[in-house]
Amino acid sequence: MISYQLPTVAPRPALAPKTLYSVASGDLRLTANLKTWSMQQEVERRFAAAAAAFGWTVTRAHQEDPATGHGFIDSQRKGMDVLGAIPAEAPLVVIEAVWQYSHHVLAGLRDHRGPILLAANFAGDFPGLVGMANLHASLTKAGIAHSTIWSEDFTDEWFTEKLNEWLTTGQIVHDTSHVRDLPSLPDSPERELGVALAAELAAKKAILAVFDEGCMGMYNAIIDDELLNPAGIYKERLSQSALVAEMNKVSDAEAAAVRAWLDEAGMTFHVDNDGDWTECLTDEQLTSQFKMYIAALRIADDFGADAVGIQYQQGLKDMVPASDLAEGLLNDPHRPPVTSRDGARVLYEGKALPHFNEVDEGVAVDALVTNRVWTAMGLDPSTTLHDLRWGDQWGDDFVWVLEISGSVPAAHLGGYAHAHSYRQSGYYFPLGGGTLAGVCKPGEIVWSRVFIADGVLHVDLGRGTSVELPDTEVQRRLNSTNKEWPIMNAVLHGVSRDQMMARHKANHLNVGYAPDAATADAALIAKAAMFEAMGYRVHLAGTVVPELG
Ligand SMILES: C[C@H](O)[C@@H](O)[C@@H](O)C(=O)CO
Repeated sequence: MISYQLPTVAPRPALAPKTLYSVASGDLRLTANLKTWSMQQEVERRFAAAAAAFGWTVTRAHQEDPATGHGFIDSQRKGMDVLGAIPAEAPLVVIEAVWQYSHHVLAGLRDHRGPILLAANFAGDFPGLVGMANLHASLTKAGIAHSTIWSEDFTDEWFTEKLNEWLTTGQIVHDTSHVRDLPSLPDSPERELGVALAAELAAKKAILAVFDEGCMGMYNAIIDDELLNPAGIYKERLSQSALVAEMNKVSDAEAAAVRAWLDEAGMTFHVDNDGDWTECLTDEQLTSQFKMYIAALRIADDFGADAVGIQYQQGLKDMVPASDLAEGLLNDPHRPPVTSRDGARVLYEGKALPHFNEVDEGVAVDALVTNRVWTAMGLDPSTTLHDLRWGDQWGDDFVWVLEISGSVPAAHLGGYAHAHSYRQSGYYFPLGGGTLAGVCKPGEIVWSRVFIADGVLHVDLGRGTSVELPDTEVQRRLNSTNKEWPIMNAVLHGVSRDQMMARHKANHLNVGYAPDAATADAALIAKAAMFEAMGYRVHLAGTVVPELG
């Protein structure tokens, strides 16, 4: 009788009493992990001290790797090995003081049987809250039960009470009373518009051009075609190598024409061609970025795309300077003109070509809907995502720092004369390239997030105000985060800091401006009606349109 060498699976270790295990997911980039490791250790020390106060011991499931010099889980394989070697029933905490890749720990968390807690520092510089927000969204998509907690220093009363709740019950119930399902919409021109736009989308379809799907482990940001297609949205999967090939066909003269247009429009490029290019922005980096802008439009035109997303991190970052400048230009209808290769047509003339940063497909759908609603309402459709990056009290308000990692449409800054381009940081962007940055103008906004939960598509919609703060305060906020990136200081109506942290299903949120509060309210209704007619579960978050309750 034949017998085979059967593989054996090592038994998991036994769980000691009053012991919880901790892991830390990190970046793929060694430079980023080395820059943030000491803060990570400090945050872990503070968390362990808080748990010890309740008589619990935190056992770190993986140690600093002498080969790398840091203690992050920096690959999916490592995550599987680490999480496969701890007691399956252990209370497990994922502690984050950094931006991290959720797929590094997703597999291990999917198999874990014990209670899972995601814990993050609420800090501007090393944004654990951003990393945790993505893991929260990715676990929600995967249907993996977990709790979340955050704190500036892990000693505040709110944090301590919530930690105790988790240690004693295995879960934390947060206040998300600011969220409710969209009530039935009364007839209105806005409802009619939303329904009609959804019908048009279903009939004529729309194409999202994705240059290499999936970015930095953001599992939540990949939406299965079977969820997207029913409303009429289809993906065109393209390759970043094709983008580079097209960039290589763009002439220096064409790139120079883009630069000349931006110079004429008053944009400021903080260039130092004599400095060290690994730290300074150069004209050569900018030329490459303008070629990417032109190439992206030409390929999008080839495929009849309605929106485009460039993964950039991680494949393209070792090939060409950052994609951010091209992204910010594409998101604004007022931008340097680009012709077809034969010069016969101006591509997407007078229109924005919505770009979804980091190929976040939740943002793609949202930007497409915003573009169509705002355009139909005669509003400037310039839109963008931002990281829900950080925030702080200002007077009676909690004012968020919304800060995408690179670029916004110049319209959000009040025009190109207010736009600045700084070199992207070396530890994240080795080949450099400029941002499209500045301080977002004050004004009324509609914010939103498309996400997957329970296997279906949802959207949270809210209203907010981008507020003007004194220069000193704005600079403090930039110095506390990334001063090379654009910043929006925003109050989200009727949502507290902790309610937003508890509910928001992503590191990103979408924003669109409106000229006044009434128009913003109307745009929100039209957007809600369109999403509802597209079959999405629509939720209102915070104080929105009075008549909608
Ligand atoms: C440069 C970094 O990787 C950023 O891209 C990252 O922190 C994010 O923006 C996450 O949303």
